[in-house]
Amino acid sequence: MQMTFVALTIAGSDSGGGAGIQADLKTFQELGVYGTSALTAVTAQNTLGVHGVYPLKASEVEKQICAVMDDFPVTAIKTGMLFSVDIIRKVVHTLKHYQAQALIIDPVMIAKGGASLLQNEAIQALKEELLPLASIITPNIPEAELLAGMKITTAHDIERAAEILLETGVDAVVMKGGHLDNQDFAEDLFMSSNGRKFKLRSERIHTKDTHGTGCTFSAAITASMAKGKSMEEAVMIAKDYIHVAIKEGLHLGNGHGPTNHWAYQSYKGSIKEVVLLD
Ligand SMILES: Nc1ncnc2c1ncn2[C@@H]1O[C@H](COP(=O)(O)OP(=O)(O)O)[C@@H](O)[C@H]1O
Ligand SMILES: Cc1ncc(COP(=O)(O)OP(=O)(O)O)c(N)n1
Repeated sequence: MQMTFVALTIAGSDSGGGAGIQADLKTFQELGVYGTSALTAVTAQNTLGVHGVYPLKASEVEKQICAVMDDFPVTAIKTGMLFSVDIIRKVVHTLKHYQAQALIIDPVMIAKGGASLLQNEAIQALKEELLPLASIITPNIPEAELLAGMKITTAHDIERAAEILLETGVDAVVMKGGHLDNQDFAEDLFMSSNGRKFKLRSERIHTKDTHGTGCTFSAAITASMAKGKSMEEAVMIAKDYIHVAIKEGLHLGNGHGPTNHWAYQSYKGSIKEVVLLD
């Protein structure tokens, strides 16, 4: 009998379906993993922006996590939008109880349109209480700046910020390069506490349809880790997955459209635009 792998995402809902819980579940499904979820907040959102944020009570988030963890053989957990100190503390408490095999933290803070998805006072709790539990964290550049407490402009800054983040106790950091001002490449840096370091470079796709790229990338890492892949393999697969999802964009909506979550399975060419740089 074929084994069914299960992942859990703890994140916010994006009514437009490009980011958040919806992106995570689509990505899990496409990578052959059964997806479960615990909602932290509902957002009224489309490709033009976030029009409303409605957080759940921390106890309601806890109930969902327990309902999933008490019944399903979850092998990897991802967190996305956590919104408040209360929710972060409850998630930390609950995750410590269940001792996740693999925990992937996407430290979601601000949506591309500028809407706040994490309250300012929650940044410290995220850093000090949640990050130490993580297998991998996947900050984009603005998130890494806030967490590491430094401005990032050069390749040296990126490495220094990754080193600072490793000091929080995480096993590995992926510094996502989507926000860097490089017209040719989108380059991510992987660094782990056991000294492994590499970059994944892909051709930069010139499109406005990049809504949910971060959620989709970290969900792809989570799916592979749920299947038992190493952190390094999972990150490489995720880079291929997000590259193809952006490249084969669906061009939906009037703003920043979603990526194409189903492109990876049917992509016929080899994904040679993504290269590993040691
Ligand atoms: N225009 C692009 N072309 C190719 N890859 C991209 C592009 N924008 C982002 N990526 C990739 O998508 C992933 C998510 O990165 P990023 O956009 O920085 O995250 P976030 O959505 O959290 O801000 C990374 O692997 C990054 O390199
Ligand atoms: C509900 C929800 N969660 C997370 C995000 C942020 O998603 P991200 O992948 O960082 O993409 P952008 O919003 O920056 O395009 C979100 N928007 N909504």
